[in-house]
Amino acid sequence: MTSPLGRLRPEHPPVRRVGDLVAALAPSLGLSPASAPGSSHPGGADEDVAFTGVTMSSRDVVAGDLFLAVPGLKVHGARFADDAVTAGAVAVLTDPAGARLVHELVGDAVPVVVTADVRAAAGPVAAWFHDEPARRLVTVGVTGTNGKTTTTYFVDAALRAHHERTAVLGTVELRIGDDAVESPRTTVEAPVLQDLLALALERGATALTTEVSSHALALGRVGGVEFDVVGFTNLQRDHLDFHGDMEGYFRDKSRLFAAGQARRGVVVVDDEWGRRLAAEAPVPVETVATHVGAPEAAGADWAVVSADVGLDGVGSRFTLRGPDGAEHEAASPLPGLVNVSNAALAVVLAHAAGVPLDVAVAAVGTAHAIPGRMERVVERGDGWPLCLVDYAHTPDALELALEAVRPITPGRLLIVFGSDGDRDQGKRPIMGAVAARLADVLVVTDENPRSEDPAAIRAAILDGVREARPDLADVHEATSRAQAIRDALALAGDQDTVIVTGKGHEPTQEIAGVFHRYNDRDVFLAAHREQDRRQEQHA
Ligand SMILES: CC(=O)N[C@H]1[C@@H](OP(=O)(O)OP(=O)(O)OC[C@H]2O[C@@H](n3ccc(=O)[nH]c3=O)[C@H](O)[C@@H]2O)O[C@H](CO)[C@@H](O)[C@@H]1O[C@H](C)C(=O)N[C@@H](C)C(=O)N[C@H](CCC(=O)O)C(=O)O
Ligand SMILES: Nc1ncnc2c1ncn2[C@@H]1O[C@H](COP(=O)(O)OP(=O)(O)OP(=O)(O)O)[C@@H](O)[C@H]1O
Repeated sequence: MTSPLGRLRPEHPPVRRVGDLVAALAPSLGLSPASAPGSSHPGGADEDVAFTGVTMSSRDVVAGDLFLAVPGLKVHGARFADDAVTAGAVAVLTDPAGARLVHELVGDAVPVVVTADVRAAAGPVAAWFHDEPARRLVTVGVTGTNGKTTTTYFVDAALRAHHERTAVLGTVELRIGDDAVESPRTTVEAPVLQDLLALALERGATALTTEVSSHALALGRVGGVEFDVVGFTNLQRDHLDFHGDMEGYFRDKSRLFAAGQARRGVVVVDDEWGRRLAAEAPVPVETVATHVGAPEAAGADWAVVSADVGLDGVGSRFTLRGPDGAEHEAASPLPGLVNVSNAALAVVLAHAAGVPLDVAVAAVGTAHAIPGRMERVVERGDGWPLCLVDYAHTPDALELALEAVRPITPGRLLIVFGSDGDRDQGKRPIMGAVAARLADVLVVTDENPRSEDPAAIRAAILDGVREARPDLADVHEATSRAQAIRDALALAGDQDTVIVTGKGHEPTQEIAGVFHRYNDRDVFLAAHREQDRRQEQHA
């Protein structure tokens, strides 16, 4: 289980002098001390100030920190210099504009160091502070529009089979060994990432896998890490508000394959973007083709040459041909063709990161459940349907998820779902139509309504449901998500499957600006425990 969000820092942080930071990084980052006009600090005193942590947010400052004041998209972080100093920051690194703001707010209370691009400096500065922790771990980074989380967990399973202790970071959680906290986002800011690398080392981990989002690459969050191996899953339309167009999105994703950011790469070449990345990447790349019989398989280093999807009722079996022509019998523990693709990529990534091929194949094929990704919460039997939680929250992902579950469902397929408030409104009826076409029984409910009227979101979904199923047969509506799950369970028998989609691992539900503790998995488990109790009472 994860514990609520907290910032993990090493227990024994180093103590560094501001003067040493400037001396070490002036050549590469152009750091220089900024003296406030009329400063009472002689340079020497500033240089001797010691810091014991690095942070990019005044809200995360602990006493002794160096505060990195970054010009943001909305506001300059230097505007929070007074908050940072009040919280105990002992020095500030910023750009010239930030230095002027810091001076206005706190005068010469703390030494200020300047550099032209603070975001670009954040990773290298935090890495220097922790004495380059990434160099002492095997590191794997995974990017792409879909499949990052799944692939990182598969890679971690393979690394765990070869290393005593590992860490895995991403959308679901920040996990070192068996300890985990909730993750604030897919890829944490550079100082947090460097803290986690240092903490992983402190706790005896020797390998770390992280998801790397396109935002992280555009905003320098993985600066200061040269990954041993990086992987690319696919590129589909997403996040164009941030990256401008597909070309910009591709350019940002490609940064992970730059010299200095990675030593080598593994690229799935099923789509045109993967093929282009493989051709253009500055670092050496191995290619993986995962669509059986597709033309790109012939030229790829690795190829899935046959796949039995979902035939054993759980995941899939597939054959992976290696660069030497040898064929390896492999498996994906999760259903659906997309997970054959994720498993094949993970095997090749783990092998490139030093795990023997047979060990990687066996470990990926038997990887444990990934929180909220086709997670089997309750198995079929004793009157209970198979109960699954999945994160699908787009029409395409919903379609893939329902298609993957159908072959493992002897009876009826029941879905509990909704759609997010304050996000893409156009997808609501489309998701309703997909569910009506591919599931037998629908319970439409709320996801994260945020500031919107939940009833209006459900109505938009039901408009789409009506297109595919005008009589609304076997379509139900429930205002509480927990009640929706209980309603579905009441309708289901042990040949049926109940899948709850959209929230996956999420530990909260956001309603009208308030985050309520809520998790789909917990509702299934509570209902299951309740039935056990009732059976015991009757026994
Ligand atoms: C678009 C984007 O990524 N924005 C990130 C960016 O925000 P920003 O430039 O707007 O920052 P800002 O609000 O102007 O603040 C400037 C600086 O002041 C600091 N500050 C601000 C307030 C305060 O009280 N004290 C303080 O020190 C901030 O920490 C920041 O360093 O820098 C901030 C921290 O420096 C990030 O928290 C913020 O991520 C926001 C929260 C976010 O939602 N990002 C999402 C889009 C994101 O990164 N998503 C990807 C996954 C995408 C996917 O694949 O689904 C991810 O990796 O999670
Ligand atoms: N290789 C893939 N290709 C296309 N779709 C995929 C692939 N792998 C997973 N998916 C779909 O995408 C959804 C999210 O999967 P996953 O969490 O692994 O991706 P992600 O890249 O980490 O996305 P996010 O950043 O939103 O968590 C799943 O519900 C699944 O249906």
